[in-house]
Amino acid sequence: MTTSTNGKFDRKPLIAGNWKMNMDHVQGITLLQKLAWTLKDAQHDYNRVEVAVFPPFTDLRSVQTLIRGDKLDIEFGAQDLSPKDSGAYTGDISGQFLSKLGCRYVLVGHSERRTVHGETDELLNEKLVAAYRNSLVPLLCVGEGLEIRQSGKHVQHTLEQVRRDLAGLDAEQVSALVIAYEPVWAIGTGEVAGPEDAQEMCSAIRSEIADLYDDAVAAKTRLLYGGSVKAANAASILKQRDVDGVLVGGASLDVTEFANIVRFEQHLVTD
Ligand SMILES: O=C[C@H](O)COP(=O)(O)O
Repeated sequence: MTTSTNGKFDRKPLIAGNWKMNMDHVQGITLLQKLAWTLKDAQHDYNRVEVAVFPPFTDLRSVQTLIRGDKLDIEFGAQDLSPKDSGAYTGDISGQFLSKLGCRYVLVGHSERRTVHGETDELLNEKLVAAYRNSLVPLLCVGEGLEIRQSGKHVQHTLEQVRRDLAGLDAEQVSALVIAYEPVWAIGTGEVAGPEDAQEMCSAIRSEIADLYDDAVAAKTRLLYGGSVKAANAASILKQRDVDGVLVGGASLDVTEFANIVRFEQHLVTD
């Protein structure tokens, strides 16, 4: 496996597809079957690049059955979890249940949860603790809105989110963590941050983790970029030194697009 001076490929690249509130369980398993066939045809090497999907809650059992039954080498996770494990929390989903269902990952703090549901950094910190308590790997989303970007305070804002969200987590937990930098102005808009913007922020997040913990932890934490990623712009983003993969929304619903993004990453790792 290729290694770079900053150990980029010592961190296993992750290509993650967030289906958001799309695909019922029947559509979901069809999409997943097609994805598995397409990646198999492309001789995708799962040892080098990890692929994960984040279906709606109602799809998770079907997705688990398909992945286990067909022994697909695709990970899956949920789009959110409750900070509590059980009790009178109508409508919430326990990390315990997600873990029992075989989820490896869980998204925490997606900007659509932060803005539409008013989720605060304090709540997200509790959700991260709940994820670790239940042996789930959290994929924490951070990033700034358009006004903050225009004011030039995007680095400061995003690092503040990182500090608040990670409060009290230990080095082992943060080493296992995945963080996606997702500028809100680039989500679902067709506006994509330039590769240099993705690198600037991922590098700043890695330095912040080194300051909060140490260089060894920072070298292990995987950092992704998300926001209007497609096959056409993925390669230039994935090439960046501190970018260890992408969190894909809309394009993850298109098997050809998503599989091509996976291929770009595999090509970078194997060349
Ligand atoms: O979770 C994924 C991000 O919100 C990006 O979504 P998008 O690729 O549709 O812009």
